[in-house]
This record gives sequence, structure tokens and C-alpha cells, in this order.
Amino acid sequence: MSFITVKNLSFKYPSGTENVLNDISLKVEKGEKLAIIGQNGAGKTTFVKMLNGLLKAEKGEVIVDGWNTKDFSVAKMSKKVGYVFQNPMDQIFHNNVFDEIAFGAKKLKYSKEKLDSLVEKAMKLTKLSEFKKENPYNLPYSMRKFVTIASIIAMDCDVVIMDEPTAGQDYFGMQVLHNLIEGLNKEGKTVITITHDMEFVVNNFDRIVVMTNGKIIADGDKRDIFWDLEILKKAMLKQPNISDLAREINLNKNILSIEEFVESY
Ligand SMILES: Nc1ncnc2c1ncn2[C@@H]1O[C@H](COP(=O)(O)OP(=O)(O)OP(=O)(O)O)[C@@H](O)[C@H]1O
Repeated sequence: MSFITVKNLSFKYPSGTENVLNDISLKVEKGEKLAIIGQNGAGKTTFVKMLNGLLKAEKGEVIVDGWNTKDFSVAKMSKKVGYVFQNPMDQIFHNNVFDEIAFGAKKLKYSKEKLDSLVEKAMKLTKLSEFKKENPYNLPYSMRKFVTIASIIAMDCDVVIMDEPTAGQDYFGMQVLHNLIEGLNKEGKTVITITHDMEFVVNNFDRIVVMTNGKIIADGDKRDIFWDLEILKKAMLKQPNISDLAREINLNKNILSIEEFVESY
């Protein structure tokens, strides 16, 4: 069985009349780097919230490492799947960076030594070590986002899900994100992101799932997806800029990077 198995999952919010997710099935293995893309309102956030039990399946099921999310609390599931909220203000509630990052890991009852080392490592990966005594609310948005990412990394979960992590990030922030994704992946963790930033996808992820209207309409290698113009049109998505340029000048070699472009030109 796959590390994450989603079977025929459908979901409707109590206040809504229509299904937000419609019969979704998906398998994800340990160590995969997966990006979920799709237009606004496609159901991406709703879907990933179901992977750690923040929302429970109504029809169908989500099984992570043999655990059905219906049978476990979010606190328990968080050892397996950690979710970084889209808006850091939905997640932060401590008045210093260290306590905020340590909060989830404390709930998992690690020893003091292990807890300290996990928090230190998470701060190092997110370049927050020198800000550990700061109030997160005094930090700029981009760094608050890293506080929330660090708090999930510190829980040492097998799967790290980041919802729109590039929002507000400059070049430095994008480098930090790149390095931490590589670092987590080297440890064998699964990294999943939701993003509207196609360059971020190309530079950091291998597999892409495309969602539209609560359904998965494509799932595959990034090169296949980003050169499937029908799928992109259906999901109202753009190719990465360099692929778009290659296509415009009829360099039809399924290019995904500047290096490939230069080599083929
Ligand atoms: N708490 C909620 N109660 C009712 N409806 C909701 C709730 N959260 C989201 N929705 C609705 O569910 C649908 C899917 O929303 P969701 O946030 O999962 O999409 P998304 O693909 O992540 O969008 P975005 O890219 O804009 O974040 C939308 O129509 C949204 O309005």
C-alpha cells in the first residue's frame, strides 16, 4: 500500500450546497515531491486539509501509513502529516518565535533534548535562528510564513504540506524554500505544495497534480503536464515562462529550464 492512499473522496462543507471535492483518488509515496495546482476555488486547500484529518472524509477515505484519518485526531495525525496554513495568521499564536515553533512538537511528547534539537534544526533550515526571541508579529510576512513552516518541520512529520509558501517571498526567501525542500527530501520526507507559482513548481517539484472543480484532471511528471496545453487550458493555468517562450518561437522541445532553452536554441 502507498504511504498516502486517497480513495473515492468526496466532500461538501456544511454551509455549502455542492461538493467541493468529487470522487478523488490519489496515491503518494514516501519521498515524493508533489505540487498541486489549479485555478482559485478548485478545492486544493480543502483536499490537503483532508490529508491530515483537519477535515474528515464524508464519502471515500484517506489512509496515511495505514491510518484512516477518520479514526485519529488531528494531533495524532500530525506526526505523519503536517500542514502549513496558507495564511500565517491562522497558525501563529505565541509571542516568541521559539515557542511558536516548538508548540506542535511539544504536543508530540518528544524528550526535551529531542525537542530542542528538532526546533534548532527547523530554525536553521528556515534561517530563523537569530530571531528565536522575537515576537512573530514583529517579523515581516515572509518571515512569519517561515515561522509556520518551521513549526511543522519541527514536528518531524513524514509528510510536509505547504499551502502557497512563495507568497511574499523574495529571491532570498525562494532560496531558503528551495534548500529546505531539498533538505527534507534528502531525509526521505514527502513534500507537497499548493501553489500558483509555476516557476516554483518547475524548480522544486517532480510530480504535478492538476485540479479543477473538485476533481483531479491530470497527474504526472512535470514535463508532461507543463507541455499538455489542453490540460493547462482546462485548468486555466500557464506554462512556466521559459516553456512559453520556447513554444512561442517554435522550439518545441518540451523545455522547462533556461539551461535547456540555451542548449536547444
Ligand atoms: N470553510 C468553508 N466553508 C464553505 N465553503 C468553503 C470553505 N472553505 C472553502 N470553501 C469553498 O470551497 C471551494 C474550494 O475552496 P478551496 O480553498 O479548497 O480551493 P483552492 O483551490 O485552495 O483555492 P485557492 O487557490 O483560491 O486557495 C471554494 O468554492 C470555496 O469558496
